[in-house]
Amino acid sequence: MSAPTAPRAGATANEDDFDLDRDASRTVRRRSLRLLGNLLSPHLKKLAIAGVLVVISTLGQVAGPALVAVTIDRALPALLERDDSGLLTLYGVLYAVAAVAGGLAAGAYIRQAARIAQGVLLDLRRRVFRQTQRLSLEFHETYTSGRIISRQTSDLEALRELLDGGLTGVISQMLLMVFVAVSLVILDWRSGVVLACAFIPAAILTRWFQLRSQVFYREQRTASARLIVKFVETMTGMRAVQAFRRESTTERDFGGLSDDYREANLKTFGLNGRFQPGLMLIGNLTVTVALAYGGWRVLGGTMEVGVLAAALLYVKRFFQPIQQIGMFYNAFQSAAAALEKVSGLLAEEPSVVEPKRPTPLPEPRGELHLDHVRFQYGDGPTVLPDLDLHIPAGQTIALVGTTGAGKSTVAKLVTRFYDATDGHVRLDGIDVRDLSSTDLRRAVVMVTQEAYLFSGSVRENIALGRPDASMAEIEQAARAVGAHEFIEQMPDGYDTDVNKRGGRVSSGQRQLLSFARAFLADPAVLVLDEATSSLDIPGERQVQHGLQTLLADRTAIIIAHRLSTVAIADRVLVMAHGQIVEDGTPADLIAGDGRFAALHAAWQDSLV
Ligand SMILES: Nc1ncnc2c1ncn2[C@@H]1O[C@H](COP(=O)(O)OP(=O)(O)OP(=O)(O)O)[C@@H](O)[C@H]1O
Repeated sequence: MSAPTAPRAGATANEDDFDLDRDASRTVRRRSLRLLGNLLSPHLKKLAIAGVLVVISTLGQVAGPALVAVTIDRALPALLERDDSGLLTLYGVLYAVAAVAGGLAAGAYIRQAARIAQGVLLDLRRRVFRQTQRLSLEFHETYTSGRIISRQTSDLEALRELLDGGLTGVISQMLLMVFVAVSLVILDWRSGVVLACAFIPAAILTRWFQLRSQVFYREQRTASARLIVKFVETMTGMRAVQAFRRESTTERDFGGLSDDYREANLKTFGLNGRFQPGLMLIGNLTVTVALAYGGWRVLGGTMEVGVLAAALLYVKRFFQPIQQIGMFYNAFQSAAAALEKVSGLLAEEPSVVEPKRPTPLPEPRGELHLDHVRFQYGDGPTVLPDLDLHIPAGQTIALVGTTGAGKSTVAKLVTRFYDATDGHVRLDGIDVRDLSSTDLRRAVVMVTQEAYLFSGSVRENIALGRPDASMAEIEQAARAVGAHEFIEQMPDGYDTDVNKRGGRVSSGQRQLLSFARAFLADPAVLVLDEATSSLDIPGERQVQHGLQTLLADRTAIIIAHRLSTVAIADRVLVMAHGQIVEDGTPADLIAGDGRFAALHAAWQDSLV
């Protein structure tokens, strides 16, 4: 099946751009914040408790220097001058109470915050998984599995790192900064002015860091996602890579992407290397100025020593969190960039929408009508210009034609992986857009080329066709399509794990298993994308036999690659450029002088 990727539209469209314009950046940020709000909303009560706890623990921390000030300026003179130790004892006890209460509250806050963080992560992980299953095939064909893996792994990991490690600390540190500044102003507003002056260059430096690192972190996330995409692509296509000796090329490509990732990481570290020392310098200079100015005022008798000591402690404390926040900023930026991507994925809407009021179809007969269907992928070229095709219930159709003629597209429309751009696809007279997905999936089953087997036993794999089927029904389905014999010969029969040694099946056997699965599902319409891979002749015969049993009494559309399959069809449709150019029974077409007759003649010649 040829499927070039069209440019993506929707919420993930600008995912690879790391330098977004102002509007796009704002939209993305709003979307992330909305998601965050949405994720936090079930935890409001826990958040409120965490808020109270963090305030108590911060109050405990800022009380320290203030108590030092009153101890030096009030309690010590009282002890030295009047031999009164009452105040000293009182402040000592208060200091101990503040320390213990602050410590206990901090511990409880960390546990509470961890509970919220884990809840949020669990919710997000589930949402991403549910969304990837909900989105239509159209999305998956362009978004690629590598990207999804990167959302579910490295992006969620970045969020986990932030929530687990940094965020709790950052919140309490920021609160500490506010409390420290307020306490300093109350204690001695002049020292507060010194701090305010220092805050200006610190804020400018932080803003500069913020703006630059936003771009760098987006770049880093994109580089990491590209690396994962390449890795997944190479691993899933390992057969092709080795068959075509592409190892050195893929290695070179992967090396290039790894190098981009390293560069992106280095850039963020370089930025940090300037931000951190810059802040440290501002902090130390401020302490120096506060000390010089305070010392001068103490000498002049306008400031008490205890107040100076406390003011210096506050100034120093004010800058400690900034440095920590700077460090956490890495994790924060990474997580923010990750959240942007995850929120983009979650904001995607499936292109195939479930009807609001579905028309019930309890007993489908399997009559199909493609009523003047026009179709194009996204805003690409028209693939089917005007297809009008009526298939009576119970008829087996073989679709043949050149590659890219639109055969698989017809299959995707009938199974409603895509919706027609114009016109209607009707099943038993009902537009497939009006059927619930449950009814449609029950009525129309697609057996794909790759005949995918899920991890688990043979029995479980067949039962996917109808999960409530009994063992006897599963066995009956396997017998019907001719799969029972080889299943019996497997080490544990129907309980053999398909991924374990001995459970490995050949491609023909794999097809028979997928036939059994479809037989068990017993749909009114079967769409079969026939494997192009040539099977050995006995294998092929077995598969043909299984296929015939499967097709009996139901409508079937087979995208046929083998002329032996075409022979068992009631009707053959030859497609070219999205149109049906020949339509008739196999015998009629062979007898004629059209494309199919020529194709058939060439095939017969090849057999001689
Ligand atoms: N997901 C897609 N996005 C954009 N274009 C697509 C997509 N899938 C198929 N096409 C295009 O639609 C046209 C019909 O493709 P389709 O897969 O239906 O052909 P086909 O007859 O099944 O070919 P084949 O026998 O090679 O599988 C082709 O030109 C193809 O490039």
